[in-house]
Amino acid sequence: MLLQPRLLPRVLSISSKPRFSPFSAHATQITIPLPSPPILSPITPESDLDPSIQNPITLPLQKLFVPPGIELPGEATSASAHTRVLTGSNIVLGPYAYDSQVVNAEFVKSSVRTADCPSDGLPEFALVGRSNVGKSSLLNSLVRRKKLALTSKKPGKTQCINHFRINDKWYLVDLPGYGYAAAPHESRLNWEEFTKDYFLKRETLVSVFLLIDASIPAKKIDLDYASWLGQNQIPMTIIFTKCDKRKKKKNGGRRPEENAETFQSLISEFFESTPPWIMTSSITNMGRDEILLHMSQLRNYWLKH
Ligand SMILES: Nc1nc2c(ncn2[C@@H]2O[C@H](COP(=O)(O)OP(=O)(O)OP(=O)(O)O)[C@@H](O)[C@H]2O)c(=O)[nH]1
Ligand SMILES: [Mg+2]
Repeated sequence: MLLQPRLLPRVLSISSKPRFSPFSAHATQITIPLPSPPILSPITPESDLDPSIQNPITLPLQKLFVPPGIELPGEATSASAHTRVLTGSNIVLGPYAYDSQVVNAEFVKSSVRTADCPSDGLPEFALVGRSNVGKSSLLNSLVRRKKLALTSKKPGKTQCINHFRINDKWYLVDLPGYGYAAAPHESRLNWEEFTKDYFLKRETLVSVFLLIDASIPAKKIDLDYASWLGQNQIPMTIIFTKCDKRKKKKNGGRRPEENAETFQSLISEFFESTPPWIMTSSITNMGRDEILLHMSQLRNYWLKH
């Protein structure tokens, strides 16, 4: 397959608007930046935002995701007290994390082809995942609206590429789910065609958010999907959904944290460095502020580079 120039690694330097890639940077040795004073000053209005930020760090350094815009000071090997990690995630908060609040959100259009998507050049994030994993519910949780995106207990509710404009500045994109067993063979193939075309061609796609149901064990189709995104160097964040669902241990159920950990270790071979991940629930709104802060730092970096 021919890769679009913008998706090739930056070292080839033919990319028109290079996306930040979580797969290329700091591959084998993650060294944590040691900016001082604290990373959040002075450009971060949300710096007092607190519950979203955890300190001190509880994850091994090599499992953290270091966002764009942080200078790595050579051989530094340890995190400082100033390194801030978003709660329930492996994401270090950097200097581009600002302007994360959603003030207004509106549905703009449904498209069935990449070419039909909005052409105003605003940056966007796409929510993708198995049917019923909770993409539309997460979108509603992020914008604090109950029914902006339509949800359903029945898989297959979302059928098009749906653009929602946030604060007139950026888009959240709700996509149809994959892996819906009851869907006709032909429509499953179409799904592959049009969403993969969207991922490969959409110039303004800052990052894909791959939703994984943490209330159940890893599914092959999700692993395949993560692998495809990795191979195609499409920036990706893993959103573990339904973390409010806790199966009883005595029934053989595993906790969301355990399922998430297994999923991460299964996909680790697809990526040079650990992709960012966040634990969420659209019922309790766990992870909502964290996702918005993470999106803001990816988006603000993208806009300035
Ligand atoms: N317990 C729990 N249920 C959730 C959560 N998120 C979504 N659900 C439920 O899961 C079902 C599917 O949610 P949707 O948001 O429609 O899923 P989707 O991924 O958009 O589905 P498709 O559009 O069919 O691909 C609904 O019954 C939701 O109420 C969550 O965080 N926790
Ligand atoms: Mg949906």
